[in-house]
Parts: sequence; C-alpha cells; structure tokens
Amino acid sequence: MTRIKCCGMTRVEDAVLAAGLGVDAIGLVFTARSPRQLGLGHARAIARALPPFVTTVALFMDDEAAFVEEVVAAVQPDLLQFHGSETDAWCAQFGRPWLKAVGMGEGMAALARLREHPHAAGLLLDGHGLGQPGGGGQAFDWSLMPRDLAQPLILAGGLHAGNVAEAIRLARPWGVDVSSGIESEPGVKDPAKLRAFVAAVRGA
Ligand SMILES: O=C(O)c1ccccc1N[C@@H]1O[C@H](COP(=O)(O)O)[C@@H](O)[C@H]1O
Repeated sequence: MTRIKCCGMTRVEDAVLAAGLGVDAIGLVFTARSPRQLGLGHARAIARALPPFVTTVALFMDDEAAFVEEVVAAVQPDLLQFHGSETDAWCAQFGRPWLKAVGMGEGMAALARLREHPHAAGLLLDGHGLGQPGGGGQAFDWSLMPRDLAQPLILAGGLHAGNVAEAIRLARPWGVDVSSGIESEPGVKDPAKLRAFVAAVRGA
C-alpha cells in the first residue's frame, strides 16, 4: 500500500479531514521560503488535533539549527523534513528521524545527490531544481526513480488526483507527498481535491 503525506497544512479542519481519510502523514511548513509557513502556536494546534497513528512532519529549508530546535520543542513533530542543502551530519544533530528532499529538476545529474544521505529515514524526490523551494507543483521524469536504494523513497512534485496513479505505476514509491495538487490557492486545501487524491492513490 502506498503511504500518503499531505504537506503544507494550514488549517486544523483540513488536517483532521485528511487524517479521517486515512492519510498517513501531515506536513507542517516552517521555512520562511513558503507561503504555507506556520507560527509555532498555529502549528501546535494542528498537531494536537490529530488522532494517534498519524505522523506529523516539520519541514525546513536551510534554516538555523536553533530554529529547528525551537520548533521541535514546541510542536514535538514525529519526523523532520529538510529541503535545502543540509548535509547528512547536520540533519542528524536533532536526534529525530528525518526525510531528506532532493530536487530532481536536473534529471540524471540529481541522482548522485540521493546517495549523500545514508542516515535519512527516507528520501523525498521532488520536482524542483537545486536550491529552489518545493510546493510549486513541479513534476520530474518519474522513470528516473532509482530502484537500488535501501531507504524508502517518497515521490513528490506536481502530483494531483489526475496523475498520481500513473506516477505510482511508473515510479513504485514507498509513499507519495502532495501539497499544491490538493489546494484551491497556496496554503488552502480543497476538500474535494484531497478526497480525490486519496481515492486515486488507493485505487492505484
Ligand atoms: O510547500 C511548500 O511551500 C514548500 C516550501 C519549501 C520547500 C518545500 C515545500 N513543499 C514541499 O514540496 C513538495 C511538492 O509540492 P507540490 O505537491 O509540488 O506542491 C512537497 O514535498 C512539499 O512537502
């Protein structure tokens, strides 16, 4: 069964709906390089509204270590997600499991970077280019998804209800991650798109 993460949640009701639909993980964005950035109190309210067995993921992009620690202390996320140029050793300092996002915008040239994060709990392959933020609905060539890495691979970038089944068929990921593909505008999730996305993954 393909796991589902819905990222960039900004409203309690959207996160609770996603959990009720069986979504496995909810992403909360803390980097200032996003229109979905949350304050600590807001993020805590969303995290506390979630039922057991739903993973909360805190997303950062080249943020200061002190800021990451502040978020960890206040929100107690289950998993961290790093989207910038963070090294394997830097990501390890928080004593929490993490996902390392790698932008696949450069195609084959990006594949080598996937091997630079052996201690990440999983690798998230996103459609953006090197140094660019995600969350913009940019897909990559799914046939580039490697088959020889030990870590779970999460497919992200430009997914929506209309293409996710084909993406799963081609890339065979451990999980999928979606943000803008279930929104009506940046940061505002659309319940109908969310339902359709979950149904498409379950039907794949
Ligand atoms: O969501 C954001 O605003 C964001 C900002 C900076 C880095 C990553 C971000 N989101 C991540 O981008 C991917 C794909 O998003 P989309 O589905 O293409 O809109 C996803 O992993 C989000 O976690």
